[in-house]
Amino acid sequence: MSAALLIEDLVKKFGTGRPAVDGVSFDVPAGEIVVLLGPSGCGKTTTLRCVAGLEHPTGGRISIAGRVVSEPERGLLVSPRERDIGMVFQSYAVWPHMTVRQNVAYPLKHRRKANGDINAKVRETLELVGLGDYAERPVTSLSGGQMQRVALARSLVYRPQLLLLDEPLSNLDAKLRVHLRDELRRILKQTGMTGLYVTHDQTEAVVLGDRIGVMRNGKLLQMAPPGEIYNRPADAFVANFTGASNVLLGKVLGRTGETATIDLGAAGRIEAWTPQPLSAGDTARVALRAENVRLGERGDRNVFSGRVLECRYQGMQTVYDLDLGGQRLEALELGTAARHHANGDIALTLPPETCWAYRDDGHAAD
Ligand SMILES: Nc1ncnc2c1ncn2[C@@H]1O[C@H](COP(=O)(O)OP(=O)(O)OP(=O)(O)O)[C@@H](O)[C@H]1O
Repeated sequence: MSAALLIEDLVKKFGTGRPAVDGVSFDVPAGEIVVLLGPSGCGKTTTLRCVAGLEHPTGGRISIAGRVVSEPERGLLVSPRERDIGMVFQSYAVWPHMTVRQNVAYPLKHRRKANGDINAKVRETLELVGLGDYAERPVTSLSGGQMQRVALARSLVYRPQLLLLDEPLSNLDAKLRVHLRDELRRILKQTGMTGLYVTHDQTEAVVLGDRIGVMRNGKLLQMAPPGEIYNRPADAFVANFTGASNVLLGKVLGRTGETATIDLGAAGRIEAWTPQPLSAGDTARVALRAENVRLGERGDRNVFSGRVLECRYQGMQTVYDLDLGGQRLEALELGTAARHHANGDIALTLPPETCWAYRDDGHAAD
């Protein structure tokens, strides 16, 4: 079966500078949710707008359900309304003069569906998004979260081939955002909808995405299931952007398969997983998460001796600043008691599978 969405070597230039989207390729199989994640300006919204037909790509090819909708090299560009897509944006984009039911019924009326069919589909979709009891309310009497549910229902009601969502939760307050985020995954999975979702929020990406594509400077750095992005980041930027804030600098001594041995200077040697072809003599950055530092533990490998410089008790967790042979390391321990104290020497283990080595390209963690 063909992918619901196929993007091949997509390029979008706005002016003469670096392209906003720079050779991006990926697919979204039917029923899957792919999240594009990255910092502001990385090109994720432009990618989504090219899929929607709201931007005209400069190069590459986009196909929806096996049909090419954009291929500038052949002068081919299908208009947004002919792409069979649904869209949900940051702004609620509901029709203020209509009731909830009228808003959700509109796309079906526009498609000239029979009245009985419309009523049944609207009822079913309002139930799905949790607004079954709100059908006759004026849409403007609803809260922001409810209005976004209306916008979602309006996009789902005609079962498009593909649903595009651009930061749909970012205008909601924190509590509602978390609630609707969890709901959204349930709703999309229940309908079997294929989705492309854009966000800069890592947790949102992890909760919603079957796969996450991390973007930077117009390029797709890694496309993988959330567990792989979090445990096997393809490069130092992905590691840092998804929360591996510790970076230790060293020189590569050697590499066996995917394990590199790195000299950290005064701290000693570390073994780390690497996805890159590092070789002896390369300068490397070793990235690791604060929560993967095993304080007070002596494991089989990567055992170090450090010094606690500062201890910040935060109630549910404690953050420790450590000195490791002249390099800084942050450690995080969950629990309501701080188990270690400042100015003490401490043994610690950095499990090799949680230490990731990358070539030092000078700007990996910016
Ligand atoms: N209409 C436009 N004209 C000129 N440049 C644009 C236009 N739209 C986007 N850009 C530029 O393209 C690049 C990518 O922007 P894009 O909005 O896709 O990024 P983003 O990752 O979605 O960021 P954000 O989360 O801030 O929307 C940025 O440098 C942006 O300034």
